[in-house]
Amino acid sequence: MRVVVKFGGSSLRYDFYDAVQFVKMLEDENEVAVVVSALKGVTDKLELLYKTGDKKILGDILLDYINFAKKHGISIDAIKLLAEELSSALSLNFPNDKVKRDFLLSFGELFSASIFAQAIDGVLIEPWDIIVTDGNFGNAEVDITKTRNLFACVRDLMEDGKVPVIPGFIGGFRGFRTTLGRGGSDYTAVVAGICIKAKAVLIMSDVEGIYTADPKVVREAKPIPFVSYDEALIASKFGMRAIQWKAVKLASENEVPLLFGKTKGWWMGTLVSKESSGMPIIAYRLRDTHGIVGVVNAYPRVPYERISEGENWVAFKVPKDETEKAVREIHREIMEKYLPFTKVISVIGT
Ligand SMILES: Nc1ncnc2c1ncn2[C@@H]1O[C@H](COP(=O)(O)OP(=O)(O)O)[C@@H](O)[C@H]1O
Ligand SMILES: N[C@@H](CC(=O)OP(=O)(O)O)C(=O)O
Repeated sequence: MRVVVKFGGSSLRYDFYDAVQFVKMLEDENEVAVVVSALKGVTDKLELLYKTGDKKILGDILLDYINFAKKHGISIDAIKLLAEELSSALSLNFPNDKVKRDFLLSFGELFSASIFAQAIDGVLIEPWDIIVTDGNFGNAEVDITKTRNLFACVRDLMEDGKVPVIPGFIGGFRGFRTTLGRGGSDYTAVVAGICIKAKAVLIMSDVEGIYTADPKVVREAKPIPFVSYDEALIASKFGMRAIQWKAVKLASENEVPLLFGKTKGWWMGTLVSKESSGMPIIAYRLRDTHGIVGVVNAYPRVPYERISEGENWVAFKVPKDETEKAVREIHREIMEKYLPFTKVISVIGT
């Protein structure tokens, strides 16, 4: 079976050993392509480097990756080469600032992929050569038809028993590197899934799946076994961090199943496909002056202004500094009604 497995920035930073072992285990009986993000926090630092040009930030990023590689017994030679390239890019002339920004931001994923490829004895892929995007720097869209053709080299590698390691978040437009929007490694993983005809795309993170709300904000949040593409798309558009919305949209259009899991302990918790458990999902996003809380699969009675609604969702406007409190309140209100219902289902199921 062919699969893509994507590791987010938190998994790489905190659960690197589990990530490497997971790929080795999968490799035994499957053809695997790996997609990796930058170490958690690095893309924000690269953004700051782009804004300030402060070489001290470059030093911080480099030290972060060097310490990380050393901790895992990996040679730092490739990192040093990449760091030299990044350093000289600071004084290079680019056609405009957006092009420069994307070039600089691409280095987080490159450092990670170089380290991961060494750890699993895989093959590092240069994504700007094969992932063709439009010229919307900072939030580019992938041209799947062109990309699928160029992915022939990745498919060949896999047929030869090798594991391609693709830096997420990066594409190419007319010889320049583009980035695919924040959280864009998920999008890369789905693109790769389509182009290698994967049976599933595994999204590995620090939680085992999609929950009824961000488990870091709502302690009582429950994992959801089956989430439909439509539910995942609405929740991600409302700001659910578990996956980038462009990735869900592409997966839905191409019917690529997404399997969510926790890297530590290899715990798989949610399948995103056409099936749904019908459970609610609450997501939120902060705006300049207020917060927006989106609720999928439930219509709670709460004292907040309803600003929009659709067939299976509703959105509330809440005071900005009370957003997380509002999320907890809405979750409590929904689950009090919802939980008795799930108990009935589980009794019927026994
Ligand atoms: N409904 C939800 N279900 C699961 N995780 C969620 C949800 N809403 C927000 N999250 C957050 O998304 C995080 C994973 O996204 P992110 O931090 O970008 O991880 P990664 O480093 O794996 O890319 C989780 O740790 C969790 O706090
Ligand atoms: N590193 C990029 C891309 C990404 O997808 O990261 P993560 O998988 O850690 O959310 C970002 O921070 O936006």
